[in-house]
Amino acid sequence: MNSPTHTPSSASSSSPYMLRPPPCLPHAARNLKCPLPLPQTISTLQKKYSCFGAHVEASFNTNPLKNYTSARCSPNQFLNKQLFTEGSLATPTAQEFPDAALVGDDKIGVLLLNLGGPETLEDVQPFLFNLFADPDIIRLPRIFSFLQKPLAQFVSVARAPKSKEGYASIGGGSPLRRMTDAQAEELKKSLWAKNVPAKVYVGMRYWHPFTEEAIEQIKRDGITKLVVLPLYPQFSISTSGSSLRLLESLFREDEYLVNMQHTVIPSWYQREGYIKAMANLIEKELKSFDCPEQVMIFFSAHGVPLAYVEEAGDPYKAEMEECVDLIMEELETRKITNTYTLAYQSRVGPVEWLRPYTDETIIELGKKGVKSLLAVPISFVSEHIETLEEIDVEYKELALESGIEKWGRVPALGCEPTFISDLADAVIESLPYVGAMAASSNLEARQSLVPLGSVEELLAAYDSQRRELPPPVIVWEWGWTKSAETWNGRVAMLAVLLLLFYEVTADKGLLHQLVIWPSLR
Ligand SMILES: C=CC1=C(C)c2cc3[nH]c(cc4nc(cc5[nH]c(cc1n2)c(C)c5CCC(=O)O)C(CCC(=O)O)=C4C)c(C)c3C=C
Ligand SMILES: [Fe+2]
Repeated sequence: MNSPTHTPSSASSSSPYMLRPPPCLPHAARNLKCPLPLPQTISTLQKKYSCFGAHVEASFNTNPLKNYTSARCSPNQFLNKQLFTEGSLATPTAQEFPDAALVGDDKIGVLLLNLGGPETLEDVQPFLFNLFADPDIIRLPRIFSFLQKPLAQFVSVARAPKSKEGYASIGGGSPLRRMTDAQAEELKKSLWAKNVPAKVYVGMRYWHPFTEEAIEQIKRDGITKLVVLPLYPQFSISTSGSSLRLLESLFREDEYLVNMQHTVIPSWYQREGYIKAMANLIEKELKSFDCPEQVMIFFSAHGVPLAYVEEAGDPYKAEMEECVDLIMEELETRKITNTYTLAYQSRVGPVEWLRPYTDETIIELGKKGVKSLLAVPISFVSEHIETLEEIDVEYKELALESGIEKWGRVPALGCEPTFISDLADAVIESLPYVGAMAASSNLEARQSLVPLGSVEELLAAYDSQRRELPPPVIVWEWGWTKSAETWNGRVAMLAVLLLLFYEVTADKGLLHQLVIWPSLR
């Protein structure tokens, strides 16, 4: 793709953004004074705009599946000029700004969103409680929503022993916090090296440091412009969507946050740097096999319940497939034309999840005579329990039992320099589009030049109705066939709900007797 350029003009001094923002969504596009087309196909448009005297040339990627338009630009030059030529700052260095991420009058923050994981075995049950108490993980019918927490308590207590075993086998806790902190530190360094002195925060959804803690720190630091960057390459309602929902509620409740300008990078699997970094890892790992060209590349993504995609419109599957295609295209340019496949792992409970399943696919490949597999975890950028235990131990064992002789696994991206540098570029490219939350009372914000209410709009685009979905998690399973399991699970789910309903209303019952539930008396 050509690298478009922005040519700032004198119009910039009063308005920080000369580029009419190609925002995330059609809604915002409608507000643009320089009209942006919304083509019906995935495409890249090279466009020249003349806005408020500023001549802008940018390329816009539009993806009808995601219903948003994103811009690729070469903003470094643009930003440096924009942000640093007004006399207030001249290309600062880390030493010059030890404590503040200042650009002009703005303090820039980047909020990395991630899942979080238990750091000790004692953390496992409360971590699971937080996860199952999330309506984006277990979505109960609205009339049962008051049962969300009791159900989360029940399910987390029931699942904890199995989960604990897993965490015990990888050293007694998740490496996620350590790895995400390291990524935050490297991202900060990369941003500063690119002349964007930003502070980087980590906000986890289900464990420390919680998103709420990060937000408090952001307020204490007086951040005025925030880029929200979920650390999931592909968007899912259950991951990035859930974190954005939480942010939405925090933003709504707080006057400081309502007025803080922000933008969200909802997914970034299609970025060149990320694709190249993944291809680098695969290329390197292939070389460890005796006959690299005979190895099947096995992309294994974390699954989501099928209903998320088919009923709630989760773009996760489409993004995942596109991501795999892009990586394979990149490998092809390097003359690597191995066979490949994509499957989904880590399903929980008896409902249907995205297919094909990783375990079933491994068995089938073994039957078909595949002898060498290279597993590529694709939905997450850190090592975690599902790479270290599920892939490295369970799937490897299954593969060897199924007749596969050679097994390899690509490491998670972690702090790989191409990847971190690309994340920094993604942040920088998003800065011109940092907008203000659309609050009905915030007239000034609504009239500002930049797109408004990004978190809100993204949620509206991806999961507007928040439809009820079959809960993905159940505490027990029985039955011999998948379909029987599904129905058994649904019946069991209903039974659990009725049981909990009885416990809550009667303040007595099985859970009270087992002292899992505190009596109100
Ligand atoms: C893109 C990644 C992920 C998606 C999509 C996702 C959906 C999803 N997960 C569960 C249930 C559990 N997930 C658990 C751990 C876990 N999940 C992800 C990523 C995605 N989840 C990660 C990286 C981790 C591991 C964190 C760590 O500690 O290292 C767990 C706990 C572990 C276990 O008991 O197996 C559960 C449970 C559901 C139901 C779901 C979609 C609805
Ligand atoms: Fe998960």
